[in-house]
Amino acid sequence: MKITIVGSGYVGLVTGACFSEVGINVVCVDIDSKKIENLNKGIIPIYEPGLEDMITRNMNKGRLSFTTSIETAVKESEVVFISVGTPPDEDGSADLKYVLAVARDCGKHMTDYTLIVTKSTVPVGTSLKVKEAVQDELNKRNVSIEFDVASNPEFLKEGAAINDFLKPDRIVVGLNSERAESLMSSLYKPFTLNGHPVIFMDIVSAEMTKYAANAMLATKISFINDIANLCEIVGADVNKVRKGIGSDTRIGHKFIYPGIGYGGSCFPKDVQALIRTADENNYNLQVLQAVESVNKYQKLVLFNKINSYYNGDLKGKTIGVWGLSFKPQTDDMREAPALYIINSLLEAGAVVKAYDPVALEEAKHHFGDRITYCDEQYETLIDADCLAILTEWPEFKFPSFKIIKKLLSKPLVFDGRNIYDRDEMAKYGFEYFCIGVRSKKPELETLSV
Ligand SMILES: NC(=O)C1=CN([C@@H]2O[C@H](COP(=O)(O)OP(=O)(O)OC[C@H]3O[C@@H](n4cnc5c(N)ncnc54)[C@H](O)[C@@H]3O)[C@@H](O)[C@H]2O)C=CC1
Ligand SMILES: O=C(O)[C@H]1O[C@H](OP(=O)(O)OP(=O)(O)OC[C@H]2O[C@@H](n3ccc(=O)[nH]c3=O)[C@H](O)[C@@H]2O)[C@H](O)[C@@H](O)[C@@H]1O
Repeated sequence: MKITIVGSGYVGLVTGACFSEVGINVVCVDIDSKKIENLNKGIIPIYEPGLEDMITRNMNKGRLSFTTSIETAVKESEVVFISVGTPPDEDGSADLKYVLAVARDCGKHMTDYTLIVTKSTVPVGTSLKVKEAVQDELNKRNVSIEFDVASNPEFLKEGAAINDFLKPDRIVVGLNSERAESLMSSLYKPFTLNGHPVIFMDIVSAEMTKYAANAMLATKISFINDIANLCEIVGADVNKVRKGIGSDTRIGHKFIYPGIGYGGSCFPKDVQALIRTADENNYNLQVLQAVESVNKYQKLVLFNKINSYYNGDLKGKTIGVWGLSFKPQTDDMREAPALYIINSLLEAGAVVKAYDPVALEEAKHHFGDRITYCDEQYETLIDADCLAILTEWPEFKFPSFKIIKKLLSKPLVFDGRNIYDRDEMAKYGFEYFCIGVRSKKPELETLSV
């Protein structure tokens, strides 16, 4: 079987690479000709562990190719996946112009039965719009060609995308025809054979499942952040509370790590889009509104701690920042808490020296020459007044506290990801502030670090 993936971004590339890895012939399409030119040279536009190797391997085997010509790709394929962006519109709803443009392209170029599958995250009812757009183009051509639409939302996480795609907890497929079900079943056979279930349902439910899943995960994060803030006020330790509640299998340990709010290209936009869908249907999604407002507050919690430490006077203070991406193992900075925190620090007159293992180039698009970029983590601390940790990259978890102490003007750490232990930091002689745990005075007789 030959399939086409339209949109060669995070989702399109991973989908294309993984389908080709399990033996399917895949052609990936994008309108960005520079991106396709680079991909054909083996240059991958994003940082995603394992992706480059997988793409090169499958290109060499002749199972994976890249093109800007949607026409040829659609003509040759029985299944076309749409995986273009669905960014938020001005009112928070998902902007469907890219998805519908691809649907129209399918209608313009298909010559035989085609199954058009929406993999992009799209609001309930979009598949109907996709169907109408395809049919409209067929009508313009005055041809009658059979086609089906299906919804196959993607649940991968950036940074762990390949593993998530190849070993999913479940694959959700919404459709309304037997032919489509048979095609999707054979496409996902290599996955079901390995014990990863496909859950078939109607299209509307599949579209809703994607938003409900992201909304549930965002809710867990805002819930623990809200509890963390209360823990700090009443003197509880959220790290212990997290373990305490996570051990209840009904709650689970995942996605209850407190921090500086959820970022990325999906949770913020999908929570907003679901609230908009409810609004449009005269329903008030109260829980999700609270999830959003807690997250907005949380993105500035660490800045507020730094600002109040210096009594609201950050002018001339130099802050060494470790971590810029919205989470580890990615260079993606879309909606990263670092954007909000660093902009607030700069507005307050502070100087920022930042390091990230892979997101420095991306950061330059956001901050230009307003901050200093360092090639190495300890360089950020030279002449700095404190260290702020904004992303929990593994290399930050076991640093040399001796070097940190030596370089900073005083041993002062603001940790937005709770990667260190408060009591140990006090023993090492650090003033240490994190999320959801009261700070403790550094001990005078400090342990050597
Ligand atoms: N990034 C992620 O981790 C996940 C994203 N999603 C959803 O998947 C969708 C895609 O997201 P990303 O891959 O992050 O987007 P992206 O922005 O990285 O990639 C989208 C690609 O589509 C291309 N494109 C736009 N219009 C096109 C057209 N008419 N023809 C061909 N190519 C076109 C763009 O040039 C771009 O390369 C979104 O709906 C997103 O919500 C779902 C799960 C995970
Ligand atoms: O729809 C999407 O695009 C994807 O969105 C998220 O994936 P992603 O945004 O890549 O990253 P996550 O690992 O979910 O992290 C999102 C944000 O939540 C934060 N987070 C996560 C977990 C946690 O316990 N605490 C916490 O603050 C992270 O730091 C990050 O800023 C979902 O996890 C994926 O299932 C989904 O497919």
